Amino acid sequence: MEVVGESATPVQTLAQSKTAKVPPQYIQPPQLRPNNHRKPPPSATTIPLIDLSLSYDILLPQLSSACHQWGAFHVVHHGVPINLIHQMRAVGSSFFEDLDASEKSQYKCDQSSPASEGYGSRMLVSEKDDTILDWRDYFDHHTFPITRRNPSRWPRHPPYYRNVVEEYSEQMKLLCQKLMAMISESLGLQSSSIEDAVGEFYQNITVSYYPPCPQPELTLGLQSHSDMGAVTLLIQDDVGGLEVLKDGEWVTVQPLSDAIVVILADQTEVITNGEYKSAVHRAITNSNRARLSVATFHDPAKTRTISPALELVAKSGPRYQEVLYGSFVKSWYTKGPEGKRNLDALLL
Ligand SMILES: O=C(O)CCC(=O)C(=O)O
Ligand SMILES: [Fe+2]
Repeated sequence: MEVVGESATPVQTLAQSKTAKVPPQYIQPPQLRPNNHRKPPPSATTIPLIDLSLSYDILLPQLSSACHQWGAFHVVHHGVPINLIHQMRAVGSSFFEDLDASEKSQYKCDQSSPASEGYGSRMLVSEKDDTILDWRDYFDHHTFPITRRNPSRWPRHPPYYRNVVEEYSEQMKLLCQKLMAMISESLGLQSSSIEDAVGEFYQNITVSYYPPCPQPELTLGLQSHSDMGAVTLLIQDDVGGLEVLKDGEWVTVQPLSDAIVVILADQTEVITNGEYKSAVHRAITNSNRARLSVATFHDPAKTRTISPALELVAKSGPRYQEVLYGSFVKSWYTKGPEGKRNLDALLL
């Protein structure tokens, strides 16, 4: 989830204080708490896995069904160097685990400006004080367009941190372009359709760090939401905690070390006129091990108007109002995600 700069005590500091109880502002209302005692689903249900090296006649139907039924899937043979994935996780974890609190605080994001770059803990800016906080710290990097990129604001440690993030950013952009072309073709659209509709990519890379939580049954690492932009590409470590909502049930996204999780976001649902769905997802916490994920968001410019593709509207009529992306973002941050409420407001 892209982030808004508001200061709060880093969750890592709370976790290190070895408190047995989480502070009240992290306690979810009963209906939103994860049910840690549930049985695993009968068949080992998980998100689909798609091999991008398959020929299109096999690949595109698989992709179409994953986008239609889930909005989230793993990809393998994605072309991103595996070593780079490992390095990205390693530098992210090194920032959180090797620097002390005062070193990390040098990178604090600007509390007064939405979606600011840097280190923080609090995602939503709310006028009210009753926002329930996520059990998560993060570092947000602005990476595209290149004019937003200023590596001097990124961690200096380890020494190759900035190079890894720059290389990772390029590779994520390439993969996103490849996926948008395949997703367009799987709907019978021109391969450039989705990318043309999104326009120049605004790319942010958010490293999320979820420290061990003394009361995981009461908290969420990250509240239920769909991502607001077009396509999110996510890697995680081997701890596990990402869940996707499918037919009213939370399904665990099993960590797969070399795979990348593709999460369709709200603007893709609008552009595809609802043929493909954005995935509602959340992160749960655990009491044993810190967890790390790296989400790379690809969004339209705030000045961009997003509307359903005309070819799809011709088939079934428009299902969503067009939306100025900047207004969508504003509403997301002020009202909060609460699942897909902002997208639902556009439904015709
Ligand atoms: O940590 C995760 O697995 C989920 C992160 C996420 O959904 C986000 O940053 O939007
Ligand atoms: Fe997300």
